[in-house]
Amino acid sequence: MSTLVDIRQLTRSFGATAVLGGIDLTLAPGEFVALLGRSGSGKTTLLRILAGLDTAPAERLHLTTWRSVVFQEPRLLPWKSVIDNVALGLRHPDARTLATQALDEVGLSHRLDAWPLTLSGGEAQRSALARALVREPELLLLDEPFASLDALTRLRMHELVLALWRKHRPAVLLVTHDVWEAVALADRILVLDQGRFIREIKVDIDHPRRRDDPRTGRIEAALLEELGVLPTQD
Ligand SMILES: Nc1ncnc2c1ncn2[C@@H]1O[C@H](COP(=O)(O)OP(=O)(O)OP(=O)(O)O)[C@@H](O)[C@H]1O
Repeated sequence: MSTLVDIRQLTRSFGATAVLGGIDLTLAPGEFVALLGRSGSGKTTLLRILAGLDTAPAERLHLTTWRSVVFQEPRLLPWKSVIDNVALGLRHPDARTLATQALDEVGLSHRLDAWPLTLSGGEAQRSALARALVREPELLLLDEPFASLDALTRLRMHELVLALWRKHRPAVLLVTHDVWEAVALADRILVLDQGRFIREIKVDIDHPRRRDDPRTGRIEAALLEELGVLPTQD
C-alpha cells in the first residue's frame, strides 16, 4: 500500500518564530487521523502544507496531490447555486450528475438550486463536504469544519462524516481542538504542542462511539491532561 503522506523533519517559521519544529508524519490510505492541539499550536500551518497551500523545508516531503480540503467556513461562491458550487471545476462529462449524487449523500437533494446565503450553517458545511468528496480524494483534509456549528448540529455532522468515510474510504486528517470530536471519530490522535507532536493515541473502539463508554472517557481524560486542562492524578 502506498503512503499518502510521508513527512520527515518538517519545519516552518514565520520570521524568527518557529511554528513547526521537526514534524514526522505518515498517513496510509483509509486512515482517520485527528490533529489535536491548543490554539496557536500550529495545526492550521501543518494542514496548509499538507493541502499544498504553503510549503516548508523538510528532510522528506511526500504528499498525494489527490486531496480535498474543507475549511471552518464553507467558502461557497454566493453567486452560484449549491449544485454549481459542487460541480465547479469538475472536469467530467457528468459533472452535474456527480454533484447531484454528492449532495444527495450529504442529505441536500432538496437544496440543489438554493443560493448559498440561504443555507443554514450545517447545510453550508454539508455542501462543502459534498464539494470535497465529489472529487473522490485519496486524502480529505478537514480544518475545524464543525467549529462554528451548534453542538447538536456538530454531533450530526460527526455521524455524516463517518458514514461518508466508510463509503468512500479516503484517508482523513481532521484538525480540531474539540477533544470529544477527535475521540469520537479518529483511529489515531496526534497531539500538537508548540509545533511538535507530544503524544499519539490509537483509538481501537468500534463506531459509533459513546461518550458514556469508559474507554472513550479514559482517552478523553488522557488528552485533556496532555493539553493541560485536566489536573493530573497522583
Ligand atoms: N502567515 C503567518 N505569518 C506569521 N505568523 C503566522 C502565520 N500563520 C500562522 N502564524 C502563527 O503561527 C502560529 C500557529 O498558527 P496556526 O494557525 O497554525 O495555529 P492553530 O493551532 O491552527 O491555531 P487555532 O486553533 O487558533 O486555529 C501562531 O502563533 C500564528 O500566529
